[in-house]
Amino acid sequence: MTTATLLDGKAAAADTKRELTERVETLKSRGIAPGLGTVLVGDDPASHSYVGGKHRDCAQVGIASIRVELPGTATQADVEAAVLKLNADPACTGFIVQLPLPAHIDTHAVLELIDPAKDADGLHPANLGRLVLGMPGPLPCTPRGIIDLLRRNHVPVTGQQFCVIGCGLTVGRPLGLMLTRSSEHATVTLCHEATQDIAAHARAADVVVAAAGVAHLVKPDWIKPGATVLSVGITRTVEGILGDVHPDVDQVAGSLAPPVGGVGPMTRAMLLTNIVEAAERN
Ligand SMILES: Nc1nc2c(c(=O)[nH]1)N[C@@H](CN(C=O)c1ccc(C(=O)N[C@@H](CCC(=O)O)C(=O)O)cc1)CN2
Repeated sequence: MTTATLLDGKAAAADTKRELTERVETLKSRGIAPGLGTVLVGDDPASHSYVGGKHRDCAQVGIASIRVELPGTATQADVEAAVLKLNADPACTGFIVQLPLPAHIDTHAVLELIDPAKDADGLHPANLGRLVLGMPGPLPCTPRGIIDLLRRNHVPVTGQQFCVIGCGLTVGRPLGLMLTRSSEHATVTLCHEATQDIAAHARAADVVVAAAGVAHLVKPDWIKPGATVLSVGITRTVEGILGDVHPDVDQVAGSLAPPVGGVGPMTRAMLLTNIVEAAERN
């Protein structure tokens, strides 16, 4: 049996960051200093680790960064005030609110308050609307990272059959929109918890993207031999991180993005790309 080719997100992110470093230098030589802001509410260790990584990335490519942290007891008004402050801060050229927010916070109201011109995640309703309409704008980082990782590894997208498992705000739903744009023109089946026989949809696909947050959901017999598989969702257990894709899928797939070192580093690299592109546009 063969082992799938690794879709190496760490290597692709390193290449992206090298390219961005040059673009940041050019911006600075024109007197433009890009700056990323992050708003983090609460003490979820994973969110802290992701945000820490985003600030380390900024330092690597020469982007300034502004870190706002609020306690888990922060009110809706506290979170909204932090957003308004970054909207008004000229040193912050783009920012994100790390998700998920605590359950007592109205996430959509917070996202809607972000200045769409500073929305580094592409999750403001106006920017999601621009995506639906095919207008230029910031793109959600994980779907953008998935498509970039496929392109950098010469995995065909146009005309291919995709099965996307999970239709959340940050991955599955915007990925479906992006893959069906005329620049990608893939055919997409978007599966969710009420989908009957997800395995049958997966078996018909050239590319399977698992972003459901259910450990080892995707089994080897769900995969067409030679298909491309991306394990995006993760579950943290005492034994470590488990991906949505069972490890034995490695024996059936042609290419595989693992749950660690696959799409995650590309999510971060695409955030930097959104920041640099916004600075270049403005
Ligand atoms: N405002 C946002 N919140 C969240 C987003 C998002 O795009 N915008 N996506 C996810 C989490 N995420 C980004 O914030 C993210 C996930 C994973 C990684 C990453 O580098 N993962 C590492 C593994 C790190 C680990 O040990 O957990 C890897 O894959 O190698 C970065 C960012 C939810 N929230």
